[in-house]
Amino acid sequence: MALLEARALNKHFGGLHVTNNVDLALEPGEIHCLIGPNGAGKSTLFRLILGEHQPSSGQILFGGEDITALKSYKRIRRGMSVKFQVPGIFKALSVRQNLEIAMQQHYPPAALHAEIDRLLDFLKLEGEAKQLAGNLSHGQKQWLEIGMAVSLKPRLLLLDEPTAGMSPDETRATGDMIQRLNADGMTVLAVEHDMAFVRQVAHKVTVLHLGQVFAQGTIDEIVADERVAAIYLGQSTPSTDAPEAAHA
Ligand SMILES: Nc1ncnc2c1ncn2[C@@H]1O[C@H](COP(=O)(O)OP(=O)(O)OP(=O)(O)O)[C@@H](O)[C@H]1O
Repeated sequence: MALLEARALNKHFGGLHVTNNVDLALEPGEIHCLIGPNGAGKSTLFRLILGEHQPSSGQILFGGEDITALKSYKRIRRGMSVKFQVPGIFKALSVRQNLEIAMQQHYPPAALHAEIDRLLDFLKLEGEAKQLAGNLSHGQKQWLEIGMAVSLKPRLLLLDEPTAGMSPDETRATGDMIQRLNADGMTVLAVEHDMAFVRQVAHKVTVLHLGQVFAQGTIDEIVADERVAAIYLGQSTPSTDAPEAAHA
C-alpha cells in the first residue's frame, strides 16, 4: 500500500486550473522528487498534500486513510513533517534551544539531551550547539530546519527546495543526510530544482507541467525524455546536469 496517494486531485484559483487531475503515489521508503518548470504547480501540490490548501476535488490518502478534510496539524500528528524553504528557526535562540523547543514535549528529560546530541552530530552542527541560530551560515540554517522537521521521526518528510542557495558541497551533504534518514525508514517527497540533488537522492521523479503529471520515472528516464527537455525551453533544463557533471 502506498504511504501517500493523491487521487484525481484538482485545485482551481478562480478561473486558474493550477492542479489538474493529479494522481501521485509514494511507496513507503521511497525518495520521490517533484520537478517542473516555473509555475508548473509544484508548490500548490505540496500545499494540498500538507493541508494548507483544500483541493477543489479529489482525494488524498495517508497510510491508506482519507485525510482530504484533515487540517495540517492533524496530518502532522499522523506522521507528516515539512521543511519549508524559508527557515522557521528562532534566530535569537541557540541551535540547541531550537532543537529543545521542537523535541522537549516528546522526549523524557533524561533522554532529551542525548537525543539532541545525536541529532546535532547528524546535522554536522555539533560544534555550533551554543551558537545563536541567526549566526549560522545559510546551509547550516537549512540543516537545523531539517533537524527540527525530523526530530520527531515522521513517516513522511516533505521538503520544499531543500538545497536552494546552497553550494555544491552543501547540496551534496544535504543529499547524504536525506539518504541516511531514508535508510532509517523515512519516506521523502522533495520539490527541487537542483538536478544534482535529484540525481543523488531520487528513486522516482515526477515532472509537473501546467498542473498535470507530465512524466514519471527514474532520473535517467526523465533526462532522456525529449518531451521533458522541450517544456524546459528557455529555463534551466534537467538535462543540463549530465550524470558525469552532476557532482563535479
Ligand atoms: N493562492 C493563489 N492564488 C492564485 N493563483 C495562485 C495561487 N497560488 C499559486 N497560484 C498560481 O498557480 C500557478 C502555479 O503556481 P505554483 O507556485 O504552484 O508553481 P510552482 O511549480 O511551484 O512554481 P515555481 O517553481 O516558480 O515555484 C501559478 O500560475 C501561480 O500564479
